[in-house]
Amino acid sequence: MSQVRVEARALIKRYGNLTAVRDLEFEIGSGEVLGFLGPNGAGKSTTMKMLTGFLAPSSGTAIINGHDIVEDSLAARRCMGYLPEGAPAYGEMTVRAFLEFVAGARGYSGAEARSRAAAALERLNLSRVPEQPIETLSKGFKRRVGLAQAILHDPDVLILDEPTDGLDPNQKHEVRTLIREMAADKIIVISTHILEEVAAVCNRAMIIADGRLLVDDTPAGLLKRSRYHNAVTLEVDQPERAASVLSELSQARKVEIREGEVTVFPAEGAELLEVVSGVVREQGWAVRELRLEKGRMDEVFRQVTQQEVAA
Ligand SMILES: Nc1ncnc2c1ncn2[C@@H]1O[C@H](COP(=O)(O)OP(=O)(O)OP(=O)(O)O)[C@@H](O)[C@H]1O
Repeated sequence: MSQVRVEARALIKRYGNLTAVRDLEFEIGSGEVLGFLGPNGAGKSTTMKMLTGFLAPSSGTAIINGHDIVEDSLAARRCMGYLPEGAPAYGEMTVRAFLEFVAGARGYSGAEARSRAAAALERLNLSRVPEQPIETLSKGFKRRVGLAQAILHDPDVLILDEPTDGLDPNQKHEVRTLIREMAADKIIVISTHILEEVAAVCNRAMIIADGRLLVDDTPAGLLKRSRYHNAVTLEVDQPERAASVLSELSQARKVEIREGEVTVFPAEGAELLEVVSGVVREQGWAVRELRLEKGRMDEVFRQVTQQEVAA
């Protein structure tokens, strides 16, 4: 099977005087689940709409499996499934009628259209509500109908704008599992405000702010940028005393107390876990929790996006 590819080439979108997306360039290959992160108004949805051909770029283009989204939109759109923001249109249609209608629009007819719709219903756990009008469904179910129409034709490329928005924790878990199951031979691009979602489902992450690509890395790579990466945090009875002892360690660059927890930051290249555990044993401290920090995604996000605001 040939490799699936998506390329954004110098994508720019202007709305009047506002430049929402500034010269975005990237390539994505099959097996990649790419998370778009960014503050409100960063340009995530606008980028997704351009990739899927729903919005014409002001300049630049995207190439989907060799098809130019501007020049050869139909062929490019055929290999893609798209979950836009919000609820599906056609609220008065029942779930089944809507999915059969989408199957028809995707070129299937008769028994094949019905079986595609039925399979998508099943996959998204919609079998309890097939005859219910979409507008009468809860937000979470509407989102699942949107996902069902996006995957109905088993596209090579899935572009999902906040796929777990409005879902309860069980539904979020189901959708993340579904994304992981589908990921192996596809390209999946998701946008999200939920930073843990990136670690849970993505193997690549881009942080976008003010229409610019600021970071393109793996989730683990993002965590390495956190000042908490490889720090050791402990919850201990007398935090001030513990902090004072720990700050004497040659392996410690800095010690902080925050909300009753003591965090020791490593000196360049130092490994702290063993050393700090040793001190705890020596001193006989009552420790409720001691953990090695992987890094904090929310802190990296703030660091990256606020630098941009300050620049
Ligand atoms: N149709 C439009 N006309 C004018 N401005 C628009 C339009 N659509 C989006 N914008 C503006 O473009 C910028 C980028 O919007 P976009 O929706 O792409 O951001 P986003 O990163 O998806 O935000 P959110 O996380 O809030 O969904 C914002 O400033 C927004 O107000």
